[in-house]
Amino acid sequence: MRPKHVTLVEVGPRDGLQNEAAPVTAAEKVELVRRLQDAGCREIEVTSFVSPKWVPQMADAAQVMAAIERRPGVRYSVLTPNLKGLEAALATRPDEVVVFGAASEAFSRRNINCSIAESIERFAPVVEAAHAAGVKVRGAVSCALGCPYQGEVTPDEVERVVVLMKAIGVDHVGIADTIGVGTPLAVQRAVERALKHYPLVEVSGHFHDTYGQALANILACLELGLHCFDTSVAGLGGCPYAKGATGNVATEDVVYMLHGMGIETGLNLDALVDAGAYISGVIGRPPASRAARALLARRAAAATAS
Ligand SMILES: CC(C)(COP(=O)([O-])OP(=O)([O-])OC[C@H]1O[C@@H](n2cnc3c(N)ncnc32)[C@H](O)[C@@H]1OP(=O)([O-])[O-])[C@@H](O)C(=O)NCCC(=O)NCCSC(=O)C[C@@](C)(O)CC(=O)[O-]
Repeated sequence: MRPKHVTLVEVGPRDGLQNEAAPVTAAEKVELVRRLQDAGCREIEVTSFVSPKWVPQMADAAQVMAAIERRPGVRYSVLTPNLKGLEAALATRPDEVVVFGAASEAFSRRNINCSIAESIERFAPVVEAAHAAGVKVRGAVSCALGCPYQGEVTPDEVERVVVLMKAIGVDHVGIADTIGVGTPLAVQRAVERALKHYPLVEVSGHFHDTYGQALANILACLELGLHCFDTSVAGLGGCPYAKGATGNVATEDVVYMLHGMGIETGLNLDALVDAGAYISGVIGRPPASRAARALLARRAAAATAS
C-alpha cells in the first residue's frame, strides 16, 4: 500500500557538501539550513563529526551546529563514525546520530578504515552512549546495491549488516545506493531484507542518481510501503570515497513526483527551489535537479513576459 505521507530527510548540508571542491563557509551552510527550514524541512542532516583529515569539508561541524537556528518540530541529525565523533556531536545537541557502515568489505575499509565486523564493534559503544543521552541512532548501509571497489553486492550481504546493526541496538536502517547503480527490482530485494528485521517506519532509502534510477527506485520503495527517504536539495552530493558517484536524488525532483501522485511531504516546492538556487550560487554550478531547472526557467520566462 502506497503511503499518503512521505518524510524526506534533507541531507544536502551534509552529504551534499562533504565532497564539494568549492569552499563553502560555515555561515553559508547555516544559511542553507535556514532556507531549508523555510521550505518546510523537518528532518535535516546537518553535518558529520568525522576526521577532518579524511573529510576536510566537514571540519566546521561544531561551528555549524552551534550557529543553526533551531526551530521547534525540526529534527537535526549528524554523522558519527566512532566515540570521538559522538562525544563531539553530543556537545552540540543533535536529535539523532547516524553510524555509517557498508554492505561491502572493500568500501568499509576505504570509507572508515576498518572491516565490517570492526565497524560494528566501533558502533556498539556509540549506540549505547547515544541512547544513554536520549538520542536516536540511524544506521546507513552503504553500497547496498553495488560497490565502486568490489562490484556486485548481494541482498545476503545487505541483510548481514542489517542484522549486525539490529544486534547492537541501531534504531533505524537506511538502505543506501552509494553509487546509484541500483534498479527498481534490485532495490526492492535489498529493502525487503531490511524489512525482515525492522518495521516499515524504521527503514529508509538513500539513492544517488548516477544512472538516473533514483526516482524509479523511490517509486519501487513506495510500492513496498516505505515512507522515508534521504534527499538532497539541488541534487548536491557524492561520497569522497566513491569516486564518480554523483549527487543524491534531488529533493525538488522527489517532491515534484510525490505531490504529483497526491502524496504529502509538508514541503514547499518553490521555497526548495530557492534554497537550491542559493546553494548552487555558492558553489557556482546550476542545480542538478531537473524540476528545479524547469521551474527556474519558467520563472525567468514569466519575468521576461511581464
Ligand atoms: C572513521 C575514521 C575517523 C577512522 O580513521 P582512522 O584514521 O582509522 O582513525 P583513528 O582513530 O586512527 O584516528 C586518526 C586521526 O583522526 C582523528 N579522529 C578520529 N575520529 C575522529 C572524529 N570522529 N572526529 C575528528 N577527528 C577524529 C584522531 O584523533 C586521529 O587524529 P591525529 O591523532 O592523527 O591528529 C575516518 O575513516 C573517517 O573520519 N572517515 C569518515 C569518512 C566519511 O565521512 N565518509 C563520508 C560519509 S559516509 C557517506 O557519505 C555514505 C552515506 C552515509 O551518505 C550513505 C551512502 O550514500 O552510502
